[in-house]
Amino acid sequence: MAGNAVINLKNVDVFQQKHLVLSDVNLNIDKGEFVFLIGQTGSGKSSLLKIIYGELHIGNGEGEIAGFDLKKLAERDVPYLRRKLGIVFQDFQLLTDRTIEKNLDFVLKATGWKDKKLIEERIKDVLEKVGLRSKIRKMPHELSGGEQQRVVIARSLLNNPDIILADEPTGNLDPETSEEIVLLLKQISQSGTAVLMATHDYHIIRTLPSRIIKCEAGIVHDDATIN
Ligand SMILES: Nc1ncnc2c1ncn2[C@@H]1O[C@H](COP(=O)(O)OP(=O)(O)OP(=O)(O)O)[C@@H](O)[C@H]1O
Repeated sequence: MAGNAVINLKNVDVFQQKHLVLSDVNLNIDKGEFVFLIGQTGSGKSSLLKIIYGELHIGNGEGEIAGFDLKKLAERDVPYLRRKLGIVFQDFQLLTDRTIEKNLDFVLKATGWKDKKLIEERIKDVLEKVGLRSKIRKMPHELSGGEQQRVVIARSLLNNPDIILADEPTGNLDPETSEEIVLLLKQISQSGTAVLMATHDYHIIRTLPSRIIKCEAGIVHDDATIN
């Protein structure tokens, strides 16, 4: 992989079924970078994220994500690629029938963690990072929307990912809480995890000026600006 890149796409065509959504995508994102992904509804943001997390296969071109060659990625490799990725989506997707601790425990066990002590420590550690150590025994419904989204971010950090992919992570939150969530993601990027965040929220982008990638008319534009 070139230099510090954790996402490297070269001349990639992105298809949904037979429909070419994005053509000739060239994208390089380094370790620790924080990048916004913008574009109108239907412009291909989610499709691009799906290429990165191995949900869609690349047609033409080459891609390397966190050391995985997308051309050679077999179905059985996808879970290993996903462990290098933290995925944060708009709907919180916490398991509603168990505590925050059990939600995190579930993910660790599903990804091969066995040692009880290490599991406990890791859970405390990620909750500390998102400022929710004291909520460990709460049920999801006892938390506010912003707190639930923080738990989702904590969950995404469990396996120490190279990249966090966030698709509209503030879509259900009020402006102030949205800003807190994005600040948290920015802070996480500063400790070395790249963050690629799809958003329609220009207010947030203005508050936290960062590199912007834009999907428009089938093309991905790098270093885009907003009005
Ligand atoms: N599963 C699918 N099968 C066929 N076409 C799809 C599928 N998913 C998305 N598309 C099409 O691919 C194009 C890009 O969709 P995509 O979801 O990537 O856009 P988006 O920029 O993420 O939109 P939004 O902001 O609404 O989430 C659209 O034309 C959409 O209709």
